[in-house]
Amino acid sequence: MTAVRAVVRRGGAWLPLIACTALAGTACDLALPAALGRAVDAVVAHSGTAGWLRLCAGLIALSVGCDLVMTYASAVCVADTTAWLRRRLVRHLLAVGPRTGLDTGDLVSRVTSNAADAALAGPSLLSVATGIVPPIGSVVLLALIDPWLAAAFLAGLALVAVMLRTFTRHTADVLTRYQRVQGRLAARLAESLSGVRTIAAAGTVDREAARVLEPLPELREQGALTWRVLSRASAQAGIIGPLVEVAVLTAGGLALATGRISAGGLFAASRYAAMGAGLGALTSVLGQLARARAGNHRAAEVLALPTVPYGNASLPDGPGTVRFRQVSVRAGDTLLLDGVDLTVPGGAAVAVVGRSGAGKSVLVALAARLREPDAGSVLLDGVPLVRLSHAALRAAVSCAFERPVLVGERIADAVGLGSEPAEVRAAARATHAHDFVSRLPAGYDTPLAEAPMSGGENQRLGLARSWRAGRLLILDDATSSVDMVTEMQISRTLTEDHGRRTRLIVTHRPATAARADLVVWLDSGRVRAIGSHERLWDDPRYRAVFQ
Ligand SMILES: Nc1ncnc2c1ncn2[C@@H]1O[C@H](COP(=O)(O)OP(=O)(O)OP(=O)(O)O)[C@@H](O)[C@H]1O
Repeated sequence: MTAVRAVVRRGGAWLPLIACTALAGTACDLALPAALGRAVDAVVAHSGTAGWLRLCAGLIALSVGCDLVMTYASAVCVADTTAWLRRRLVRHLLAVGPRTGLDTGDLVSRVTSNAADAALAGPSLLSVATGIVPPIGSVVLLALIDPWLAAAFLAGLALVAVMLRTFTRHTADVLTRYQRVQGRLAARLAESLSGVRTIAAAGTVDREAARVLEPLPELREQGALTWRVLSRASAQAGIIGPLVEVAVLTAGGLALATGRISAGGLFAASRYAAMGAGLGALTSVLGQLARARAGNHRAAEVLALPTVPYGNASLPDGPGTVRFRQVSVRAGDTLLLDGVDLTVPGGAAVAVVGRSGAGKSVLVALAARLREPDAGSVLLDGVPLVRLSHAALRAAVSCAFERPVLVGERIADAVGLGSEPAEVRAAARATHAHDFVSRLPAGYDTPLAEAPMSGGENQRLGLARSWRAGRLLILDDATSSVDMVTEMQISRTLTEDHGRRTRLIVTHRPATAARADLVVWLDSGRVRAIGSHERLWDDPRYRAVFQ
């Protein structure tokens, strides 16, 4: 409900305008039958007809004007709120970090279609609130014409109210389920698209299509249920509406026969009865409100994900010493790292080796705060990483991965992340990416989408992107797809890093480990040994790591 309130508040200046125009339009609609009634009486009495007709025309024009302004204001309000909510969701998701626990496709559906639904909350709430005014006004005005007319109208209105209440309850449930199934479908599609090459190569397109579309029957069922609830409510409104009119007209006919009301009074009463009967039309607005509530609920689930908290400390001068103090990491009942106690000397090139699954990636992710330890702490130059400000951490530490995802429009954006062109080029030269980037049609300005790259070229750009690290450079198998000669060159650049930054290099290649100042050998989540590659090489179990 808090999320709905925030979304409604975001409606800002538009909501008062929508409310004012809706109320002004309703006032015109309520005044019109009375004016028309007077016009009818004037026609019967052959006097003053023109004045009443002019008033009726004026009321109609005003009502249409209000309607137009309200439609425009509602559209702008919804568009503005949708954009605001999407920005909030995207910012929050990026602040949550890599582990949201939600599927990518599901998140996309929450940020796109569910956010647009959620933004309907403000205008829909107002439409419901102002939609109640005509029947209330009708009762009052009918009572002024004749109390029996109001009594007949109220009896019908009670039925409409019961019908709307049932409708609202059912629609909210069905729409929430519908949006959930939609999210599941989107999640499967996103998953499939990320592995589209594998699917094509394995010839499992049909099986995969069936898997992605598996929730479709449930989606259809929920969609059909929505329409069933809506059509039942419309049918009920279609029956109750005329009943209300007939009841009011019967009471009005009797009042006219006994001379309690005039012909104009009866005409006005029939119009008010029609207005009250039109309350059934609120079903579509209530449906919209239910959609908005379901959308808000799904947006609120995203906004409730905890973000990574940062401190406000900056780093003192230092060589970039990394200290893992009794660090443990768990995944469920499994210990991925078990009490790791390790000091990585500042300015050193340290290779992290071990069999597949030993915990190398988990260890180096801790040094970049891409993961949090379940126990223990990680310090950079004596400062616990959790105490560092976001800016201080990201300026000091950068990572390159085995499968880097390049973001941005052009190659320069992907490498520089906003840095100056000269820095981009220097980073690309250092990581041996400059030559192949220069051969691209527009060099560093080549759009990423038009730059088909090999795995090794992609890795080199990822490496260039991480080159900005101020104090600690983390390479997680970041040159595994690069050819041997280039890898040797990169390895040399890394080990001779003139900036003397600390380098943590996860590797499976003995040549890279041999160049490092120090090797950390991980085995089943524990540090098995620390030393030079040369010394460790004497151990056949160490040599087996590279086989
Ligand atoms: N979020 C997670 N949930 C459950 N298990 C995880 C999670 N992250 C990693 N693991 C497990 O932790 C173990 C260590 O993973 P890690 O990626 O660090 O291995 P690695 O030594 O880098 O292996 P490789 O050389 O194959 O990349 C693996 O068994 C992996 O399955």
